[in-house]
Amino acid sequence: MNDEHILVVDDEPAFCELCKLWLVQQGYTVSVASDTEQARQILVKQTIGLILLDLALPPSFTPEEGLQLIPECEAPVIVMTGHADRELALTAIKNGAWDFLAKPIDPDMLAIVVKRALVKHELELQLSQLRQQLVQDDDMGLVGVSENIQSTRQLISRIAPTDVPVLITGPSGTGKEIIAKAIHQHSSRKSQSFISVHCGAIPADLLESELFGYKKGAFTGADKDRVGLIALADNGTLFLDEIGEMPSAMQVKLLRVLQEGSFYPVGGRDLVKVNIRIVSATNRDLLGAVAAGHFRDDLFYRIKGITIQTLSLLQRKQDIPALIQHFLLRYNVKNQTVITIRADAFAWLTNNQWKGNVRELKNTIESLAAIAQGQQVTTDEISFLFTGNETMLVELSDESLEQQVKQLEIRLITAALEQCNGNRTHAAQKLKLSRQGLLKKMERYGLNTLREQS
Ligand SMILES: Nc1ncnc2c1ncn2[C@@H]1O[C@H](COP(=O)(O)OP(=O)(O)OP(=O)(O)O)[C@@H](O)[C@H]1O
Repeated sequence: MNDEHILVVDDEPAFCELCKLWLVQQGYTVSVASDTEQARQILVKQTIGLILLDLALPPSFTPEEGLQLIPECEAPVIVMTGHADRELALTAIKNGAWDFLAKPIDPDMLAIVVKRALVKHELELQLSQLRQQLVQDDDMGLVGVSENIQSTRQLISRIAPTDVPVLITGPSGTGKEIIAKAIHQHSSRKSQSFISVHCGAIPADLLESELFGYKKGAFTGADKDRVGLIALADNGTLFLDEIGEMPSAMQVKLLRVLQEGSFYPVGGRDLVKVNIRIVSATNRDLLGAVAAGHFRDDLFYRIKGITIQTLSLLQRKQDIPALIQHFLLRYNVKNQTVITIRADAFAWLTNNQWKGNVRELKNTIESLAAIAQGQQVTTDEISFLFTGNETMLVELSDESLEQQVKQLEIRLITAALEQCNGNRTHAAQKLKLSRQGLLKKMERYGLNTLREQS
């Protein structure tokens, strides 16, 4: 059922009536205007979803009559004309028309063009609303509805304005860096730098000079002074990602900076004072590392401050639909597309076990949207990405579960009977049923006409 209201603007009453008939058959409500003045009056009074506009209208009967109306219309305009005139079509499109239909109008073509324009217009409206929502929502960049995400947001808004150190723990890809950035963004330090250091990715012998900087001549290759990451984070936030990977020698040096608020660059004699807020993250069991002697306990208690624990997606499956929508929206906004995800594909994505957590989900949505070629993501695209994966794609049908189970039982019973040449005792054995149980099912499903072969 189409519930849109369409306005047909044409000076030929017979054509208007015919067009109205075709559109009403498609389920639309239709109003008719014979000139632009009448059209304007209807547009003021009614909410019109689409306008079919003839260009050569009274009083002048020149195309300019219709062309002038196009920019005044909020709803999509499809221009119809007796002349399949390319120039006129281009002028109409330049004036803001959505599409062009040459008379005589083919009713099937009309139905397709109208439907396409309405769907596209609806999607554009949704997209602009979502764009606005993206700007307005202060979800701190942390999408999700779960208890864990909600309490994390609350905690961030309480602790961000303070200088308390924060330790974020949780599995890889669960948003630890986003949380660190949100803390910085909601603090009074937000206009200063947020410096991220991946402690595990920088070789141990380089970490010291990276963090503290160095003076010219401090070591071979130090041909000029270099400011370190700690100094760059002065008055801002230093995010120590994968802090559990920090070599023990560096742990001592970092502890000193945190305790004294100052340090010497490598090869330097002048003390550099800094005012930094420390946010650290790890996916390791840091307390366990302390107990095992791999991580200094004094540093641990210095950086621990307040601990935020992120959860794997498996532990908060209710966040998955919102995350899917969010990543798809971001993709659409960035690429100027209106890609959607079909319900069965959405269900599959929601139920999948995302072992790589939000990072994997995000990458998957972006890849699916890219291979959907501007259309809809279906289970085909999913199969394409997940080939070789033992995951089973289930096609959801409109029928009830009971009905589908019944059909599957019928198929299996028929197949077993065929394989056993209709011998019910053998078929029952194959299906691990009693003969009596099989006969009952056959009766229920009307299969008892299947003959037993001698
Ligand atoms: N709640 C969320 N809302 C929106 N995007 C998220 C959320 N959680 C994670 N992401 C996105 O998922 C990706 C991985 O997140 P992030 O890098 O913050 O994880 P991480 O826990 O720091 O991972 P790692 O331990 O591997 O460094 C990023 O692109 C991030 O934008």
